[in-house]
Amino acid sequence: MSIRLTDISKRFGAFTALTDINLTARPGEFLALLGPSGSGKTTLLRIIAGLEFPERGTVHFEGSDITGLSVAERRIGFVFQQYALFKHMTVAENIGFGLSVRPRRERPSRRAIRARAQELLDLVQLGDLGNRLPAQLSGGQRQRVALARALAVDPTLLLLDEPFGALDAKVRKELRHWLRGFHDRVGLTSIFVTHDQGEALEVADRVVVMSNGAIEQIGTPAEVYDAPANAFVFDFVGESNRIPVTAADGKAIFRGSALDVDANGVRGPGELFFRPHDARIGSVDEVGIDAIVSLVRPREGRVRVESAIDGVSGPIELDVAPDAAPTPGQAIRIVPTRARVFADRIAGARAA
Ligand SMILES: Nc1ncnc2c1ncn2[C@@H]1O[C@H](COP(=O)(O)OP(=O)(O)OP(=O)(O)O)[C@@H](O)[C@H]1O
Repeated sequence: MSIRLTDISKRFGAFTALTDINLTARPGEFLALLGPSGSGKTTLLRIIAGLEFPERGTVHFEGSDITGLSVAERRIGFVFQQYALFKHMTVAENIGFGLSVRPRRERPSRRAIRARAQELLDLVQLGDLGNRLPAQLSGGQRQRVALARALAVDPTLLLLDEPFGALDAKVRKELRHWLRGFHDRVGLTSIFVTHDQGEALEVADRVVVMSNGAIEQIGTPAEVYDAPANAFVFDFVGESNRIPVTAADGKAIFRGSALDVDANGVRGPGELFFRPHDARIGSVDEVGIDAIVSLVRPREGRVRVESAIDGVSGPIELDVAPDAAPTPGQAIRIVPTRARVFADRIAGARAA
């Protein structure tokens, strides 16, 4: 199943929730919609599901225009947080629910529904738990039941809205690996919403980064992480430091010194972005950025150094080898080894 969204725009009253969204999911692809709260991810997922309709634009499934079709007419499975399991039904009844409410002519027999529910329970590896009530399951098991319920209608497209949102970090991690394997085994096309960049980078084939109702970048995890299209993506996907600079003669200039960083076509005020592992502590005769160490703590075999630059808000973070770790209060010179300059969008907007 391929999905193509063309020029989708959506308003709620005077508020524009989505603007000119163009997006294609290829058959078998696992796409993540990633963005901060309010960026329009859920609205976009609801439009794909047929729970919401756009003012402008079209939705195509496998080449046919289904923009006007209702949710019941689209063969989609979805796991949305607000569609919790029915508390008074057993796990098996929950899974079979979608089939049991079909019009009589299309409805499988009760025995066939039970068999299908068992098959799906086995698929999500909860084979023995069909007779339990949702309250008797762990959060992760409940999510897997919700997934089994979504699959009962034989969808070719699976939509998931923050499927692991309410779970603790460890279970979340286990379940996302499991979901990725599951997606591959079953051969679905899946789109999931998350505001957790780690989750998106770890499991998706491609990541769609959204902000303010628009798409900032679509790319593989490596593309959005290593080659962010703009300052927003750099900042949102992965950890980043940002320092105001000026760009002149093709270089980033910090307080009068030209750093060894290409200006990336920017002229005038800009911001320098780099990840904590893309800088080192240089010697006094190198060109760099002077800072004072505020905190040093071990982190996954490296040492995380937090430092402050006079007049720059927020700590600047570096990852260094344990034997190169400075001490709090020490003056250091930060030399970015891999950095990007973007035009200062906020300054640009103010000027406009
Ligand atoms: N039915 C509605 N009526 C009015 N405004 C709405 C409605 N649904 C969503 N919005 C607004 O549209 C914007 C996008 O909402 P949406 O739920 O799509 O964002 P999101 O990226 O999924 O956020 P979150 O991560 O917080 O769920 C928000 O500002 C929200 O308040």
